Amino acid sequence: VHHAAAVGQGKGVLNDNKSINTDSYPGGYYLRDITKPMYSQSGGAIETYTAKNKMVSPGTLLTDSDNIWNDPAAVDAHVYAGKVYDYYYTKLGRNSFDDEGGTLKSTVHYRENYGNAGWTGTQMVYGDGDGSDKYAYLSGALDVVAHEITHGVTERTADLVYEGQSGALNESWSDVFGNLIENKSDPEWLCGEDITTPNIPGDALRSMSDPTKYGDPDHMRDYVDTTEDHGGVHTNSGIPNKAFYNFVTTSGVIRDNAAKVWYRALSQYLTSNSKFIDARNATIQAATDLFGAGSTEVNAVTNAWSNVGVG
Ligand SMILES: Cc1cccc(C(=O)O)c1OC(=O)C1CC1
Ligand SMILES: [Zn+2]
Repeated sequence: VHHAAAVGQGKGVLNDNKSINTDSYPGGYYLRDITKPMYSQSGGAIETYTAKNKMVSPGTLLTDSDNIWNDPAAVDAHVYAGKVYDYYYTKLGRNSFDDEGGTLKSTVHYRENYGNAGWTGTQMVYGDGDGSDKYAYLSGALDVVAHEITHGVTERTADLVYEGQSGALNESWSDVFGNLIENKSDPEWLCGEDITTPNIPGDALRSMSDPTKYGDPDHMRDYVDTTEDHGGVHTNSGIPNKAFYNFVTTSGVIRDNAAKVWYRALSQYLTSNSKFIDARNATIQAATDLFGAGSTEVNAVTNAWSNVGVG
C-alpha cells in the first residue's frame, strides 16, 4: 500500500498541543511515524495501537480520518517514543531498542484500571491509571516512555535478570535514561512526576537525588531484602540511582558524557546476573575506555559508587 509521511495535530495528556508524524493512506491516516532512519534502512517505524481496555497487544493500529488526533494517551505514547528513538540514535548511535531499526510498537488503554506501564519483550504497554486519581494515563510522561523503551534496550544488551540486585540495576538503568531523555531541570530528579496524582504537584514514584524521600535506600547498608516486587527492584534501584545522581552532579561531568558511560557499561560490560559491585566496575571501565584513566569522569564515577557504599 502506498505510504506517505504526514503531520497531524493533537493534544497530549497534559492538554499540550503537539505535532504528530503519521502515515497517510487513501481515506485517512495511520498513527505510524515513517520519518526515522530506521524506515529507509529496514522499514521500521513507530506505531501506536489501542487495546480498547482489553488485555491484548498490540491491539488495533490507531487511524484517524482528518489527522487531528483526540486520544491524548496515544498522542503522547507516539510522540514520546519518537523522542526516545531520536535520543538513542543521535546521542548514542543506537538504532531503536534492538539496534536493528526494529519497529517501536506502543499499546495504550491496556487492560482496565491498570496503573502500570511495561515492556512485554517486544513492545510497550500503558495502562490508563488505577481508576482513582493516583495516576494519569501512563504514557503522559516522557520519562516513563523512555523508562519502558530502555527496558527493551536492556533486554537486548545486558539482559539483566529482573530479580534482586540485577533487577534493581535493570530498573535503575531505565530510570537513568528516563531522566536523561526527559532532561528537565527539576532539582529533585523525579521519576513519573508528570503522571503521578495529576492533581497534586511535586510528587512522583521515585526520586534519584534523594531516594529516601519515597522510602527507597540510598546506601548499600539500607539494601532491602524482600520477596516483594521481584526482590525490591523498584526500591533497591535507589542505590544505583543515587550513584548516577552523584556522578552527573560532580563538577566537570556533563550529562551527555555520563550517558555515554552508562550506555557503554550496559551494552559492553554488564551481564544478566551482574550485581551492584559489577555495575561499579562496569561504569569505571566504560569511563576509562571513553575518557582515560585518572580522568574527571573516572574519579567521579568511582567516588559516586563509594558514596553509596558500593566498592
Ligand atoms: C508505573 C510502573 C508500574 C509498574 C512497573 C513499572 C516499570 O516500568 O518498572 C512502571 O513504570 C515506571 O516505573 C516508570 C518510570 C515511571
Ligand atoms: Zn521499570
